[in-house]
Amino acid sequence: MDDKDMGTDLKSVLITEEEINAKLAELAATIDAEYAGKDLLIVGVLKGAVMVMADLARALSTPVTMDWMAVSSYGAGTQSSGVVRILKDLDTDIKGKHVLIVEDIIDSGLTLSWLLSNLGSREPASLNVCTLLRKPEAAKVAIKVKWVGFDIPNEFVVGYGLDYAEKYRNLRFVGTLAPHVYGG
Ligand SMILES: O=P(O)(O)OC[C@H]1O[C@H](OP(=O)(O)OP(=O)(O)O)[C@H](O)[C@@H]1O
Ligand code: HPA
Ligand SMILES: [Mg+2]
Repeated sequence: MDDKDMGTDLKSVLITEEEINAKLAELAATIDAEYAGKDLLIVGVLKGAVMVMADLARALSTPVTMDWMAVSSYGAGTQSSGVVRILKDLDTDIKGKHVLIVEDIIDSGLTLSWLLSNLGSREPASLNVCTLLRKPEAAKVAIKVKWVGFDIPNEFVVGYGLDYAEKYRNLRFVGTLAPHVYGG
């Protein structure tokens, strides 16, 4: 851990900075192959996906354009409310474009399931998903995801964009939170 580990708030490091970087390079290589010769728009889902977007975009050789959506279903808690709100929509029309949604995590799947139907209705040429993390045991809806970095256990994680009550997003690694932090 480093100096941003916030004392005893973290239980353990789940995925190190080195492991994240190696995985993003691997994902970028297959994404490059998939979109060779095509115009690609990557859509980051704020705020959690900022780190993945920044690092994945730089790992890609394919020239991309970038846009952002902000949706929120978690508020300050550790459970998805299931109600997805648009806080910021895309700046661009995606009709006829190749779109790749970039996420930090698929937990219940509710956010992405909603996003896929919302963006899918705008008639993109193609619509795929790349997520750094996925919790298979937490899935409430089945989602087809083309690129997954790591399948992780059903524990609340923070770091590398992921927050608990807006904190810990700037950790360079992904860690699990000590239960005393969220009253567990
Ligand atoms: O699969 P789900 O159960 O829907 O959870 C995944 C979503 O929850 C988190 O976002 P959040 O709503 O906390 O907003 P944030 O990115 O600003 O933290 C995360 O970044 C994903 O977008
Ligand atoms: O495990 C998580 N940590 C942080 N944010 C999240 N949003 C969904 N799942 C998580
Ligand atoms: Mg969050």
